[in-house]
Amino acid sequence: MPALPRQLPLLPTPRQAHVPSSAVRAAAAASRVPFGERLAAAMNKHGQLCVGIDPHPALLSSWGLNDDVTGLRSFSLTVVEALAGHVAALKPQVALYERHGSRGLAVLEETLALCAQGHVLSIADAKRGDIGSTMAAYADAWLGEGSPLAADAVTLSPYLGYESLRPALDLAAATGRGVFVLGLTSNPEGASVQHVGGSASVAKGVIQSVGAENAGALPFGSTGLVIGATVGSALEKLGINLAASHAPILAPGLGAQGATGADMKASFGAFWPQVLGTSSRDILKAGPTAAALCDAAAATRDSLL
Ligand SMILES: O=C(O)c1cc(=O)[nH]c(=O)n1[C@@H]1O[C@H](COP(=O)(O)O)[C@@H](O)[C@H]1O
Repeated sequence: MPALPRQLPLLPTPRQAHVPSSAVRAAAAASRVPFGERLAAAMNKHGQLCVGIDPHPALLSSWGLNDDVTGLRSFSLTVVEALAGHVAALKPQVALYERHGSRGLAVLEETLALCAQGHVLSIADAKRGDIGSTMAAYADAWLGEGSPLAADAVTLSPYLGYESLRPALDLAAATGRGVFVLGLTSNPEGASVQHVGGSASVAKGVIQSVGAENAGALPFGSTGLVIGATVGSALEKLGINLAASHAPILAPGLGAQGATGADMKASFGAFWPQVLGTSSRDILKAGPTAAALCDAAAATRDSLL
């Protein structure tokens, strides 16, 4: 049997992140306009579309890129450069960076920084949710001032109990950032949890809790909801009044999951002005040229008018 090496090879020294002082962080947080207001302004200017950045292996390949960190970086930066200034928000899907390990997360940091530089709102689609003490660490990562992964907003799962999200809700409020809490998701399996209780459904309870957070903010506050574009008549059947939530609604499921602008307008009815439709694969497949990405995004955005 070969002898074990006596000493483990030394790991390379990690790059030191620049962490601003607490006074600098507090000043930056206090000066930021609340996320809900920034999103309302972006929707007024650019329309009701968010484009998801989901660098799936098949998309990398169709863009002529390898399924590696170089391909991931080229894909992500191309999307931000092409679409900043043309859509209300961009939503990187964290899982598709995580699958490349720490170097993938470094690309995500760079992607979020480029969004900030290009003045386009970023929504990190991380769907975090855990017991409060762990939730505080997730909040620091995605919403904390000076965190390299901080985005303008992050998606959260309330299915460990809505109040378990408190550290993230509080930190978002303190830093002028936002969250989108899963209400009714776009996947068919979601109903087996979210619809339970009928007219007093689990989802309805979540939506009411979000409403309490936003306290009548107009047009909406910084605590958003995820309601799938594919939910059809579920809002009506469950007796859900989204207007009372005063929440921006992130609505995925447009395009690749089958929903159209017309379907969404029928499902959301009077709540439509709160809705930010989001589509990933259906727009990304138009790449790699910036012009083709812009045209695809514009066509989807116009279908939501
Ligand atoms: O939070 C989300 O964004 C989300 C919630 C939901 O209910 N359904 C849903 O599809 N998503 C995300 O939205 C994106 C949809 O991608 P496309 O189906 O390619 O448009 C994926 O990144 C999903 O993880």
